[in-house]
Amino acid sequence: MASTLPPFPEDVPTHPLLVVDYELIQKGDQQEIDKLWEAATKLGFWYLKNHGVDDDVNEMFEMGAETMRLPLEEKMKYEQGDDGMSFGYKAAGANAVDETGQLDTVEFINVSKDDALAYPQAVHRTYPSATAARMERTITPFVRKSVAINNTLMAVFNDRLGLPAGTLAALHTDDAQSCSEARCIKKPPSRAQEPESPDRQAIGAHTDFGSLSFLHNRLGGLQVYPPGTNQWYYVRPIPGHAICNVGDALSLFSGGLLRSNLHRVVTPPGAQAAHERWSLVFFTRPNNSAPLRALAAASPRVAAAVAAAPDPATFETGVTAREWFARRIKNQRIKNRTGPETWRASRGTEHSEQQAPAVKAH
Ligand SMILES: O=C(O)CCC(=O)C(=O)O
Ligand SMILES: [Fe+2]
Repeated sequence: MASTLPPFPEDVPTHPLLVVDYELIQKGDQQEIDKLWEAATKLGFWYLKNHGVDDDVNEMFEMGAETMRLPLEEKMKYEQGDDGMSFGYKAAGANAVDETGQLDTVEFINVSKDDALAYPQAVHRTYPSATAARMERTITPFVRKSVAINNTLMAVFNDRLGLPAGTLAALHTDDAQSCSEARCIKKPPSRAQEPESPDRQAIGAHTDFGSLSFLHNRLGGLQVYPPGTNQWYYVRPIPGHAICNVGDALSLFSGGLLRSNLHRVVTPPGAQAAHERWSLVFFTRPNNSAPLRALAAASPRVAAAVAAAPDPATFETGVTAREWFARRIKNQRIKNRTGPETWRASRGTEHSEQQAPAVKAH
């Protein structure tokens, strides 16, 4: 697949990410841990190499293609619905991408971690035939490996945040239900007869809802809005390099020390626009019942960060991880839209002062 795709263009604004070597992180290499910490606190995005899941990722893309080839009517039987559940199928155009209610252009299949690990038992729901057929062979192994990688990174953050050993791990366990999921995303090509504008949002500007995201893409289109800038920059896809980022939940737990950065997906740049774009994410999210608040009582470092924040109250959300997630999912759904207030009600940590200009720009 990759060999037939046009290269990522050289003439578009691109933001470099630090490259973290997963093998060195596993060995406890101090320099690599410092690099991971720098990436997670300054931008909240980094490349991860030597993660060992490339073959699983290719198989997940096959699973995604098999699923998306099913008739729309069949896929719609497994639709995620309008009540704030994410698991299942999402059709293109089911979500807004901004406050004007412009529609998204991607379809995706979300498979719950709990369902993948308990298969053939359905913890949350069942899936389209082509998805279910790949569960044991493809999805469950990918989910297990992704969970292990995100847990390893989380243990580094736990330590650097000065939290007692196992604090973050206890909020992200396999025996409690969560909104953790694997997502395979397809964006159709921009057609020559009706070319999309290069900044048409396929997925609207957002911060991720959970703790850690482990992303794999082949074509450009992902953009970040780096702190201290006032424009969007592409993230260049690099073969064998996953893109990792911090989400709202981990940012809140850390009192804002770890950064959940704004990002979006637009039309792939240049000649890449004419191609189907596939991406795959594993999202680690906290246990459903975890209260979403800074872990200040467990760490003086987190407590100091909260005390120094312009508005310490933002770190006391008053809701559980599940409630945070359901609110965001539900208010993105175009069927639930009453006006710009619905989009605003879907926002997470984007409202923080640094990120506000980007939200206004789009
Ligand atoms: O497709 C991508 O490159 C990013 C997807 C993304 O940001 C998401 O699904 O949250
Ligand atoms: Fe995202």
